Amino acid sequence: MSGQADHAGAAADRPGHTADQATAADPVPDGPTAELGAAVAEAAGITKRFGATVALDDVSLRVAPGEAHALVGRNGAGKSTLVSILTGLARPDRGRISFDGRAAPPVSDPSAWRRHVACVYQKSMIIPSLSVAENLYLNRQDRGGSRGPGAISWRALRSRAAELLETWGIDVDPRAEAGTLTVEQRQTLEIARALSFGARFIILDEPTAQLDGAGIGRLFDRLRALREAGVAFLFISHHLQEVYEVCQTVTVYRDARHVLTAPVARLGREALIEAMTGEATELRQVGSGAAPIGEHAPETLAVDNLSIEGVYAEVSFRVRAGEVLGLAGAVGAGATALGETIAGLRRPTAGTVTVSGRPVRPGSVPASLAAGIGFVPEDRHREGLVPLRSIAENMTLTVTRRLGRFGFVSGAARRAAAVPLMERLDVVAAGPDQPVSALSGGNQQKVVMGRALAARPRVLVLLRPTAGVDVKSKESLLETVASAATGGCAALIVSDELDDLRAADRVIVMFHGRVVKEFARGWDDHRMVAAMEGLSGEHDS
Ligand SMILES: Nc1ncnc2c1ncn2[C@@H]1O[C@H](COP(=O)(O)OP(=O)(O)OP(=O)(O)O)[C@@H](O)[C@H]1O
Repeated sequence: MSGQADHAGAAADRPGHTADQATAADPVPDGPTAELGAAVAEAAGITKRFGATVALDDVSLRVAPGEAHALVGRNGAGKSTLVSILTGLARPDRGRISFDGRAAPPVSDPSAWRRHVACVYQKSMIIPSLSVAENLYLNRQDRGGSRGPGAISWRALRSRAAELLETWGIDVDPRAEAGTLTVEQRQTLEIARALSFGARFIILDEPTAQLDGAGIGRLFDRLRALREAGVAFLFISHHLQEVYEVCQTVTVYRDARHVLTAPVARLGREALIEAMTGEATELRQVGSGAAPIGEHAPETLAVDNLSIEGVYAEVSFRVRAGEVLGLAGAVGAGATALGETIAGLRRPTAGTVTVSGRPVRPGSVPASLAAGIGFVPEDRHREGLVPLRSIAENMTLTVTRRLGRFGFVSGAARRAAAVPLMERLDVVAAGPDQPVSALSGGNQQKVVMGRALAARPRVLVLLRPTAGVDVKSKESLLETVASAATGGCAALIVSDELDDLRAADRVIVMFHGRVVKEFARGWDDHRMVAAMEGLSGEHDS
């Protein structure tokens, strides 16, 4: 579960648009949830254990028809576990699920579940090589025409798909290959697919994570329109502002337990954070009050005229020891590709990367590592972790030479190295020996961060490091970056999240593959967002 810069740090950052205004405009039911009729989906008294871990402890959730209901909680609170149970992917140890007042189908009958509920995950569930129409009516072709079972009428399939897309106002060509769709179109297709099965309850798991500001605005408009047509949503996000913008009701889980359900309009942001964390703490602004970087601090990272043809061009900058540089850019601006180039994941077509005066061999992750570059990748599943290995093993993967002799490292040495990092990063786990596959998404991200720090890098490159991380853990993660910098590291945070960028001493902004602007600490949110969207004037820095 993750997030995005966005939409100007969500609604509150848009001119004249605040959280209160966003919700005050929406009708709010009187009770915790609207009591009219049967709930479209209800979880009652659900308990789920994984070995010794209690993932859900007697929790409940009730979603009314046409309601957008937020489920929030810190990393490891149990949200994904509830989603698995609500979608029939996992069986609870205790408790019951019902849809429209009737008991849910048996877990062994997935097509019956599809008629009630669907989850749009961050990872696409569509098949890229098939057309939109085929994805919509996959495995149901016999219903597309009148030629009897087995015979596929392609024309009927396409026209059924076109009709469905039109009914829901979805502007996608049914003949298009699904792999060519944008993230936004793909999500819309998945929603359409759920509706085509008859489901009127859709779970959205961090749906804004890979969308830019305009895409988020359109998604929210679509959700409002679908709600008016009676579709209900369970909305899972670590971006609390989004909860205020689109949801009527919010449920908070903490440590596997239900803490509260309330109308969003009656629960202030501080009360919401308190419910999530269990303590009345104000979130601090990481980086504010940081001392300016000394002019004489050595330039640890030098990037000169770096280019990948067609992706980004002629980027040059320096990062001093002790400095945190933000590299901002919306999806497709080239900022992520630039970060990946510095980490050795991509080979530049021109230009150089130098660490402490020494050129780094381009296009090689081992060469970047050897040069002292630590990396926190964007996709922790693809590039980050070995899922079946323990937290301690994952955190110490790149430092075996330092921890042991001749490549042998004892479990005790790995644990001794990992435990302080786990504490520093606030990892919620049974212990350092737990496999990372058993961790919640946000806690996996913290392990990736720990692995980068374990190598004691001279340069730290982080791609959207707080994606999927809860509001409180975000603070500790960014503080860890700041303290690595205080320890002499040069850090580069590549992100479109304003909170991430605020932790930086200065921010350079990319748009369409070029550096377009630089901001010193203390920048204005609107100007930063405008620069990321390519709208910045020359005079306003
Ligand atoms: N397959 C599993 N084996 C063991 N423990 C698990 C497994 N899946 C989840 N857990 C544990 O259950 C708890 C709840 O995890 P869950 O993924 O539901 O949290 P979450 O609220 O979705 O967190 P996040 O915001 O980080 O995604 C965590 O302590 C997690 O480690």
